[in-house]
Amino acid sequence: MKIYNTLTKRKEEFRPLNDNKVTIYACGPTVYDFFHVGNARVFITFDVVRNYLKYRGYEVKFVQNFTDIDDKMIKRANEEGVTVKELGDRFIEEYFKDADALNIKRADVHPRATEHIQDIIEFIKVLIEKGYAYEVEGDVYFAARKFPGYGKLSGQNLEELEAGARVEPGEKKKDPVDFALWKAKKPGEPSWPSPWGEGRPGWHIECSVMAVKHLGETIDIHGGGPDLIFPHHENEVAQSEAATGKPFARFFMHVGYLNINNEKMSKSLGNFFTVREILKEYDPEVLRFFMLSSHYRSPINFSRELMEQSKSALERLYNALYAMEHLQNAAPERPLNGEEEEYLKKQLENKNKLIDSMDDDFNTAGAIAVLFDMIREFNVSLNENSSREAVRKTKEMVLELGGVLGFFSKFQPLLLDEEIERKIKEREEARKAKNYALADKIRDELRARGIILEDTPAGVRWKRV
Ligand SMILES: Nc1ncnc2c1ncn2[C@@H]1O[C@H](COP(=O)(O)OP(=O)(O)OP(=O)(O)O)[C@@H](O)[C@H]1O
Ligand SMILES: [Zn+2]
Repeated sequence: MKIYNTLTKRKEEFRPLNDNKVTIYACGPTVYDFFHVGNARVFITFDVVRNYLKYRGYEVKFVQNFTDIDDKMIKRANEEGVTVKELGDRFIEEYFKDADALNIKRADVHPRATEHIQDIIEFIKVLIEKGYAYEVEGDVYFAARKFPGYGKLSGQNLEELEAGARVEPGEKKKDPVDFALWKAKKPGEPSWPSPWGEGRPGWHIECSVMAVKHLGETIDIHGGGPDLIFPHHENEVAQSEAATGKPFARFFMHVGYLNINNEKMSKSLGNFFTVREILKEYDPEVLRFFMLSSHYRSPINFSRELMEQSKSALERLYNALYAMEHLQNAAPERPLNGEEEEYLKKQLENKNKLIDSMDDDFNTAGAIAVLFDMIREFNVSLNENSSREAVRKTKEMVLELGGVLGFFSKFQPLLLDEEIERKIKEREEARKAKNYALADKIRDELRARGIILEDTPAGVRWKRV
């Protein structure tokens, strides 16, 4: 399987460092607000990467951190009159609500920066001892020039970096390319005691420390959004490799930008939609489908039109699944005939095509196209006279492969006619009792299971999609 590696700027054959165990660290959110659709692209991408590696038989350990202390956290906490800890607790909880809704599975570890202060201090001490870091009046900086590989991830040399670097007011670094590992306390800021006085960690050091602590000195895959290549990941590489003397991450995966009107969706530009807002209007799987319809490295433009297209495409997939479910009940139980054997062989080829797409740097767009091929093949080949087994196998294949992409979480086995009639009666009673909320709920539940109700003058009729 091949993965595009930002370190080498090409697709490379991927093999884990240790047998079939894969370690992944993805940079998580700064928890000062709800996350937006641009952030969600990163979370959904790594969810699929992880699912797929597991599907291919790897044992995956996945870590995604929460940045719960930085300038943005402090500013927002002050604005809202809460502590930084309270703000972090609140938005971590909100993160999980949205992530759960989007069917993004929990990481094996979700470390918080503030719970690793002692580890961070120890790590900085090592960097100072090894001569890579220095203290100035309570701040500690990393001396970028001391690390020979500085710039290798973002592909810049020191002159270029120097031209782009600046010393912010209040910074006491000796060289503009250096960066802070520890920041001396300013009035009104949360702080922790350290050998350099009261202060707090810089952003980059958190991730180096939490990655090494939870996954080891060399990790297989490290990733995040495109804006993290420089300086965040460049600095992580420098710190980690300077401290351990080992390669930090073997593969760097960076997701493309999610844009809106061809501009990066971002909190600072104010052109963002939170996932929370979007989920008021769309099913979470529609958002996931929209994301996975493009390759994870291509920029994508978020628009209502594309969301609508995703909605109807996803509906087509669900409808096909319900059609299979229906046929499975109707079709006769008998051994496969020759034609059906041929048909299943073709479907198996489709499955392999899907795996090839995913093996090619997680080409989810290609994988989705194959799901539609499978459905087309089913539609032209099987009918109510086909063997039940042929239908069942197709359905199971589509469910399994779609499941790897995180789809079909709402698929439920077909309701029997009696169950449907019973639910319709319950709905009628709810309507008579003017409990319209319950009546609508029952109708929606049936809809989600592929049953459409029609209120006619002669009573309620129902049909399967
Ligand atoms: N428009 C976007 N497209 C793709 N990834 C993004 C986008 N915006 C942010 N990310 C990524 O989302 C992840 C979470 O980052 P974080 O919470 O720090 O975002 P943020 O800095 O608050 O967002 P913003 O850039 O909007 O201010 C990071 O990996 C970041 O690179
Ligand atoms: Zn990070």
